[in-house]
This record gives sequence, structure tokens and C-alpha cells, in this order.
Amino acid sequence: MELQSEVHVSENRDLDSLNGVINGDVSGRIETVNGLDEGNNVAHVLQPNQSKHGHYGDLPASKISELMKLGGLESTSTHSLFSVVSRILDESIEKKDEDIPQRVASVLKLVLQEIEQRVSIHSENMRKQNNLYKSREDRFQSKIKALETLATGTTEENEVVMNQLQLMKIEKTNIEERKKLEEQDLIKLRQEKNRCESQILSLKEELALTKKNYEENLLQLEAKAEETKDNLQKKILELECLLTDSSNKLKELEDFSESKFLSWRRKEHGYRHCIDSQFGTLQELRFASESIKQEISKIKNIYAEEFYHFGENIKGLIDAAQNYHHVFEENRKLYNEVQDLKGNIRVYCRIRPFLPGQSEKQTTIQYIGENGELVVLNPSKPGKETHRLFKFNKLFGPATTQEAVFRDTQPLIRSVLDGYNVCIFAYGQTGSGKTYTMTGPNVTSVVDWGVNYRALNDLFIISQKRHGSVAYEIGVQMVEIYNEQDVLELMNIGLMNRAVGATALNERSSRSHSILTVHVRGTDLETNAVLRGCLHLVDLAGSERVDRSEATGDRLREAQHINKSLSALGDVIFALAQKSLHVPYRNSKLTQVLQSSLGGQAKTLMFVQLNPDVESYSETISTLKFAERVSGVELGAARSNKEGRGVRELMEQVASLKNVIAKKDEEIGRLRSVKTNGNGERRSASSPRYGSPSPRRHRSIGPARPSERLSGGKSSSEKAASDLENSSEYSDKHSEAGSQQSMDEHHKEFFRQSRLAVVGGGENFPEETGIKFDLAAADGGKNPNEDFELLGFGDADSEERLSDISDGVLSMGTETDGSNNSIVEYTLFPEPAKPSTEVTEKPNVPIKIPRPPKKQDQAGVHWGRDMKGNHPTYSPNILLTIIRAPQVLKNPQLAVLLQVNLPKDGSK
Ligand SMILES: Nc1ncnc2c1ncn2[C@@H]1O[C@H](COP(=O)(O)OP(=O)(O)OP(=O)(O)O)[C@@H](O)[C@H]1O
Repeated sequence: MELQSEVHVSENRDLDSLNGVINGDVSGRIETVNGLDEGNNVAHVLQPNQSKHGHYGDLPASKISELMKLGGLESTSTHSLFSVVSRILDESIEKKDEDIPQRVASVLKLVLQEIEQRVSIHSENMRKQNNLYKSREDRFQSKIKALETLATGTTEENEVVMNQLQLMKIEKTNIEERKKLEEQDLIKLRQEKNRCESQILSLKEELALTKKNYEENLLQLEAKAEETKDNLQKKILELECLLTDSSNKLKELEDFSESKFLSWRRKEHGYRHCIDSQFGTLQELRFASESIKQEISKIKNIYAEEFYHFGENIKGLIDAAQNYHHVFEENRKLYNEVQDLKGNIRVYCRIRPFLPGQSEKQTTIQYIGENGELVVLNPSKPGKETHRLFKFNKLFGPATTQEAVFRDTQPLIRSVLDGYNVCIFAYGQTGSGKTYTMTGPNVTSVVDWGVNYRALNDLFIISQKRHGSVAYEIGVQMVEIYNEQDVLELMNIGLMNRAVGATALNERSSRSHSILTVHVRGTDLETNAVLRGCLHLVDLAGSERVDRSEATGDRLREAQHINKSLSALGDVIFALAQKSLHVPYRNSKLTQVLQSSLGGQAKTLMFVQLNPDVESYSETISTLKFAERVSGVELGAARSNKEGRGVRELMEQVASLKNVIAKKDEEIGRLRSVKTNGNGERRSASSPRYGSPSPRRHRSIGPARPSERLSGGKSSSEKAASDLENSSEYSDKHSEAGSQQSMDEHHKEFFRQSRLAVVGGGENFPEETGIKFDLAAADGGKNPNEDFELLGFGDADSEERLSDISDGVLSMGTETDGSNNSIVEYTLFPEPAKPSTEVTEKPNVPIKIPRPPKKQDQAGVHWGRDMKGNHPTYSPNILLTIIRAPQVLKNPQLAVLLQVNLPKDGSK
């Protein structure tokens, strides 16, 4: 193979050189001639003349000589030379120009010489080439031979070679594949290269940019450096100046310090001298202090002895101080006793806590003292109002429990069992906690019980404890005073469900005055002495500023009435505090009801309820002022309504005498009226009954006549005495009562039943049941007197009772202010009817009244007997429930007062 390729190579080389020899010169010549066409050769030189003049013969001599000089013929190709010659000749033939110009002939000669020369050269070259070809042919022949021998002798080798060729082919394909891959790689690399190049380009751009920036920065820095350099140089100059200055100053300072040093030296000498002398003095002082110390220790001992004596004395003082507290406590007790003797109204102040949701509010209560001192301040107007101090008998803070409040009230309440009249009333603005204190927020929980429930419970328990020595009868009444004008019309509603309504100040605001009265009659089992006590527990309606409560319509009317009755209460208090001769009790029903407690010698306690809220500040202040005034009222020492048998008999005698006189008066009155008015003008004579104030009114105030009631509400002698004073009134009323028949039958029946309950209780409701019902009725616009008549109150007896306030029986409207509906009368503990002459002469009305229907339990209360016919028993805590039973009132026109007595045997 190698040999073969070698042959090929040499063969090719020889052929090339041969072609070069054959063609090279020829083509070279031709190229040279062609080049002459373009360059400075003859053809080229001649052509412009030809184109210009159309004939070579016109060639100027200068051009031809120029051609000659240039020697351009040598470099012109043979072919060109021939064409030039032939053209020249053709031209001269065309022109039939026999004479060829000299110049052209010389050119032609030259051209021909050149052509001859070349031809000879060419032929020489051809000969040489032929020789060369021959020698080469020989060599090729020998090589062919050698190759033929090789080819024949190497078939096996051929196979091997074929195999190798096959392998090589495979390898070739592999190589081709690899090549492909490599090509792909190459493409990738190229792409990479392109990318790199673009990167390089961008980098180059960046570099250029950076370079540019750098150069700019450099320029700036250089400028800055220049500037800084200038500055530094300036500074250096300045510093140099400073340096020179400071070196000057240093010099000066050195001089100065030198002089100072010298002066200090001198001073040091002086001080040394001084210290030496001081040291001497100090030594002397030391000796002196030693001696003083000794003296002090002596004095200390003396002081210690004296301190010991002081300690002893202080101990004594501490003991004295402790005793002082006891004494102070005793003083307080004594003060209270003096107050009791004076009969001052006790005032307990209670502050309610903030209600849930009010926790963030500011309080007006600044200080709550242990001994009843209270300081209030309006924090929303600091500086304007100063602190205000009030002092009361007791002060209960917001955290005080119902039990604690009652504990301080208990002694007063228990005195009812000893025959005292006691009145406890709660006063305060709406929502201040009056009902909370008097009734409690939740009557089902004993812990929440207010004073009312606790008082009843306590009285029942004590009375039971004492049952061996005293037989107690306890009665409970409840009265509501709603709007003064509507008092009786609404009592039936109020009795059951106390009127409540929402105002802006209290969600459930009591819109009426509620009075719970507990009557106690105790008979001493040894002496038979009878004592009577009466406890009024009054929950007043809230005092409020109409504008603040935002009340309108009915609420406004209520508020105005409430405020009216409360201001009437204030007037009464004020008159009492002033010890005025006239006390305006009659200005409101409330003060009339409370007259016995405010004006009589009763024990009276007022709870002043406060709302600590800042917004209630003005109400709080006015409430406290009112309370202060109340605490100054002296009612006189309370007296017990306790009478012995002798007194009782005397009273009875007086009462019977009164009764006789009353009869006489009645007769006289009747005769008079018959005489003066004839037929029916009696009515005008009766006008003073309701129109004018009665002297009886004043007589009835206070417990001055406790025995009157005791001697028997039904005693004829008492009736007589009573009627003596008011005989004309009585007779008028009596006759008037007879003429009024407007009340409907239902009312009458109801009243008959109630009358039976009162007077004939023994018949329908056995006394041992301990349950009695007192009913009073009023038909506002109709005829109260008829009610009186029906109830048996139209006689002197009832008249007497109506006017009697002092013995604990509530009486209202006996001397009216013109409203004819203000009659509330009920009798507690009526004395058993005694056979008397009066009775035979004038049969008691109730006797005429038919027995009530047997079915009396419509109200859900067994009137005397339970469903099985047994006598029911009542525990204290259901008493009020009974009172509140809604079915008790069937007719809204009726005001019902329910009385429940304990069984005599003391069982609940
Ligand atoms: N000592 C107290 N502790 C906790 N809550 C109290 C206390 N006193 C009063 N409250 C609450 O304050 C609210 C108002 O009290 P209450 O109804 O007794 O006021 P009031 O003076 O009777 O109002 P009104 O005159 O409008 O009837 C009630 O929600 C009551 O539970």
C-alpha cells in the first residue's frame, strides 16, 4: 500500500511538472499578453490609438518609442504579440496602404524577433519535456511491473488487507460517528465559543465601562487629592504656625511653672510649720476628748435610767389608750342611749357597690369611717366643691352583707316584742338599693334576704322561744301607696305585684311606696299584761330628678307624685327638727301613714341609700343633707305600749263613757238635722266631715293614747268618748252611708266576707288557725261611706279606729284633703265581741251578713283550712308569698289588706 501511494505521489508530481512545462509557459505567455491588454504592454498602448483613430498606423512615434523603451514586448504574451502583428497587417491590408510606416515596421520586427525567440525557447523546452516524460515513463513501467508482481504474490495479503480494510471501514464508521459526535461537540463548542465570545464582548463592554468609570473616578480622586493636598498644605502651614506659637507658650509656661514651683516651695515650708503646730494642738484635743468621752458615758448611764422610766410611763399610756377605745365604745353606746332617750331618728347610711358594667366609674365616696363618718367629693369637678363630711349612726360600705346590716338593725326590731313601735324606712334616689336593703335581690336565697324577711323570721323565732312566758300574736300587713290620687284604685295591683317600671336610672324601679307592717300583741302569761308593738318596714319609692330619669307620660306623673310625697316627708322632718307646733302630716298619704312613727314616741330608723356613681353626685348630696336633717329630729323617748290589768280596766271605763256620750250626741245630732233640714238637707250639714280638719287628727298623733286601742277597738265606752268629739261628723256620715247604694253586689259580698273574717273570725275561720283577713275597700269615684257601712266602719267604732294612728293600726284619710278615695282601714287583733247593751240596741252589722260561700280557696290560699279541711300552717318565709298571691285580688277596684296571724300555740 505504501508503495502504491508512493507511486501515485511521484506520478502526480511528475505530471504536474510536465503540465507546468507544457501549459505553464504558454498560459503564462497568454496571461502575459492578456495582462498587456490591461497593463502597460504593447496591445494596451496601441489600443487607445486604435479606438481613437481606428488605425495602428496612426500610432504616434512617441508611443512606439515608449513601447520600445519599456521593453514591454518581453513581458507581453506571445498570443498578444501575434494578434498585434495580425491586426497591424490586417489594417494595412484594409487600407491598401502599401507603405508600412517605419515605426510600425520596427515594431513588427521587434515583435517578430520576440516571437522567434520564444518559439526557439519553447521548442527547446518541449524537447526537454519529452525527455523528462520518457524517463518518467520508464520509471512508471518499472513501478507497474513491481506492482504487478506484488499484486499477484499477495492475494492472501489482500485478504488480510481486506479484513483490515473491513476493520478499517468499521473503524472508519466509528471514526465517522465519533466525528459526528465531535462535530456536534464542535457545534456545541462553537456555540459555547459564541456565547463566550458574546460574554467576552459584554465583559469587554463592562470592562470598558468600568474602565471609563474608573478613569472618571480616578480623575475625580485625583482632583480631590489635589484639593486635599492643597488643604493639607494649608493646614500644615497653619500647624506650623501653631507649633511655633505653642512652643513660645510652652516656654512661657515653663518660666511661669518655675516661678510657681518656687512660690509653692515657700508655701510648703510655711504649711509644714503650721502642721507641726496643729499636731501639737491635736494632741491636746485628744486628751480633752478622752475626758469628754468619759463624761458622756456617765451621762449615757443616766439617760438609760431615765429611758427606762419613760418606757414604764409609755406602757401606762398604751394601757390608757387601749382603755380609751373601750371608753370610746362605751361613750358611743351611751351616746346612742342618749339618742334613744331623746328619741332621735337613727340614720344608717348604706352605699351600694357599682353594678356589673359600672366597674370603671369614678366614685364620689372618698372615706368611710368606722364610726359613721362619710366624706364625699365630686371627682369630676375637682376644686369646685370641697370635701363634705357627714356623720351618721352607722355606715355600711359597698361590701357590707345583708346579714351585717340586719345585725345592727336587729335590737331595734326585737324591741317590737317588748311593746315598742318601730319604723324602719329606706330612703334614697332611684336605683340606690332601697329594695335591696329592705326586701333583698332574691327572696329564695336566705343569704340575700333583706331586712323585711329577716325581721319577720327573727320575730317569729323569738316569739316562739318566749312562748312559755309570753303569748304573741303576730300580724303582717302590706300597703302600697301609688300615685296619691290613685292610691286605693291601684293598691290591689300593688299589693300583689309591686308596681315596677323602668326608668333611665334603674331598670326595675319601684314606682310606689311599699309599707310592710308587722303587728305584735303579746300577753304576759303570768300577769295577763298586754303589750303591743308595731313594726313598719317602709321601702319608699326612689327619689329622682325627673330630667335625669327621662320619665314621660305615666312615668313622669309617677315621678312627680313620688317627689311630691317625698318632699312632704321632708317638710314633716323639717317641722319636727324645728320643733314646730304644726307638723304637715296631711300633705301626703305617705306622711299620714308614717305619722305614728315620725311624730309618735316610736323608735325610728332610716336607711339612707347611696349610689356611689359620680353622675349621682347631686342626688347623693341632697339625700345626705336630708338624712342629716332627719338624724337631728327628736321624737322623744320611745315608750312601750305595755299596760297592766288596772290600766286596761280604766281605759275600758273611759271608752264606755265615751260610747254613752256618743249615743247622746248621735241622738242630738239626728234631732237637729230633722229639725233644720227636714227632708234630705242633711247632706250639706255633713260637709265638714271631709272638708275641714278635725281636732281628732291631732289627738290621734303619737302614742299618747296607747291604751285606747288596748281597751278594745270595739269597746262601747271608747266609742262614746271618741264620738263625743265628732258626733256631728259621725251622724252625718252614718246617715250618708245609708243613702249610698252604688257599690255593686260583688263588692258587697266581698266586703261581707271580709267583715266576717274580721269580726266573726271565730265563725268562719277558727281563731286557732291564726289566719285572719282584713279587707278594706274603696271605690274611688263611688261611695266610700257605703263601704264603711258595709264593713261596719260607719259607726262610731270604725270612726274611732280610723282616726287612731298611735296604736299601730294604720289609718289613712280620716281627715282627707278632699280626695274621697283615700280610705284604708284595717283592724288587727280585733277584740272578741263582748256582749254589750249597745250591741243589743244596735245589732252589729256583721251579724246580719250571711256566711260567706264555703268555696273560698279560689285564690289558691286556703282561707282557714286546707284542701283536706285541716288548718294550714305557715312558715315565716311563705307569709309574704301568701300576701303576694295574685289571686287574692279578684276585683281591681278593691284594695285588699291581708293579715296573717300566727297560731296561738306558736307553731309556724
Ligand atoms: N348592697 C348592694 N349590693 C349589691 N347590689 C346592690 C346593692 N344595693 C343595690 N344593689 C343593686 O342595685 C340595683 C338597684 O337596687 P334597688 O332596685 O334595690 O334600688 P332602689 O333604690 O329600690 O330603686 P327604686 O327606687 O328605683 O326602686 C339592683 O340591681 C340591686 O340588685
